[in-house]
Amino acid sequence: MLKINQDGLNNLWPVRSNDSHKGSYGRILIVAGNDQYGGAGILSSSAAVYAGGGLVTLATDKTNFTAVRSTLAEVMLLDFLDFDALKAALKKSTGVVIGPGLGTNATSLKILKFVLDHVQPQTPLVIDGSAIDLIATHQIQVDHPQTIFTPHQMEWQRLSGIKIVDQNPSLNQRAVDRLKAMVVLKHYETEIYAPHTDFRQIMAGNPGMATGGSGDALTGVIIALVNQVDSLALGVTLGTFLHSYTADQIYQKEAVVLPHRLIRRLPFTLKQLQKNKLL
Ligand SMILES: NC(=O)C1=CN([C@@H]2O[C@H](COP(=O)(O)OP(=O)(O)OC[C@H]3O[C@@H](n4cnc5c(N)ncnc54)[C@H](OP(=O)(O)O)[C@@H]3O)[C@@H](O)[C@H]2O)[C@@H](O)CC1
Ligand SMILES: Nc1ncnc2c1ncn2[C@@H]1O[C@H](COP(=O)(O)OP(=O)(O)O)[C@@H](O)[C@H]1O
Ligand SMILES: [Mg+2]
Repeated sequence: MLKINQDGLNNLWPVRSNDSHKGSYGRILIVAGNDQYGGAGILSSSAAVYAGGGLVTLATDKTNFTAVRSTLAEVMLLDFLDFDALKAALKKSTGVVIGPGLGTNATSLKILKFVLDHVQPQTPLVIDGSAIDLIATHQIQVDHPQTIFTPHQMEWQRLSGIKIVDQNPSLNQRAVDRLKAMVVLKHYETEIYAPHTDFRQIMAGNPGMATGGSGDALTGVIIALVNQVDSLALGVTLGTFLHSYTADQIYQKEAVVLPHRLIRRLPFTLKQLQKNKLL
């Protein structure tokens, strides 16, 4: 097991070059938020924007459009039932998130299957929340080579078949090898697994994060960081650490880490972590 702390990541934070432009930091598509869980789409897409994603599009239920526009002018919008537009967006995306607040009904399943069928093979794909539940329930085989699952313990139980009480690194690793995908297993000191590789443990995070929406925000942070470095494993590690580290800063002064406050703080902590690199 490799413990991940601030010192270990010091030289690895992405720094923007003078001749870069928005396209240099990813075309990110977030497919999230049905009519009940619109907030999940807002949290995921705003986290992607605040963590430095270059161009972020949210494909969501149409009922969420006004709320998204009034909270987050930087995000572009798509109706997640407009499959022509979704197909075009998937074609040009350099990072995709599917699942936060997607729901688990027949429409949610149709959208998930469409995304799995049309995402480009080279594009990193974060699968979270409802999408994990749908994959487990309907026993969907995910063959996408650049997949990152981000389950909490119950979602991991559904996906892997390992009961929460039985979850341990050796059983988790075996399930990850079978899945052939990265897994960010979320809890206190979150673990990051990749097939046939020693797992990493994030030495940051706190119980102030135990509030609805923290994991939705994580998906956006991960996909944004994956779009700012060359390696998938490094991007996932940096994103997961940045999320928990930012939460720890807030928790020093506030008893609850509200996800939207964590998100607003991301550019500040990212700058702090970059500065260590430049020292
Ligand atoms: N603002 C929004 O729009 C929000 C939208 N959201 C979206 O809602 C969708 C459903 O996601 P979900 O996580 O709320 O529900 P589900 O997958 O059924 O899990 C809960 C069950 O698992 C159990 N459990 C055991 N261990 C656990 C653990 N470590 N962490 C968590 N749970 C654990 C837990 O046990 P209990 O609480 O009963 O003790 C309970 O029985 C999903 O798409 C998500 O993105 C949310 O993000 C909220 C904000
Ligand atoms: N007690 C805790 N200590 C540290 N981190 C926690 C704790 N409880 C929750 N978290 C973090 O909060 C997030 C919760 O994710 P998730 O359950 O998917 O939330 P949601 O679906 O409501 O957005 C994860 O990043 C997890 O690591
Ligand atoms: Mg979640």
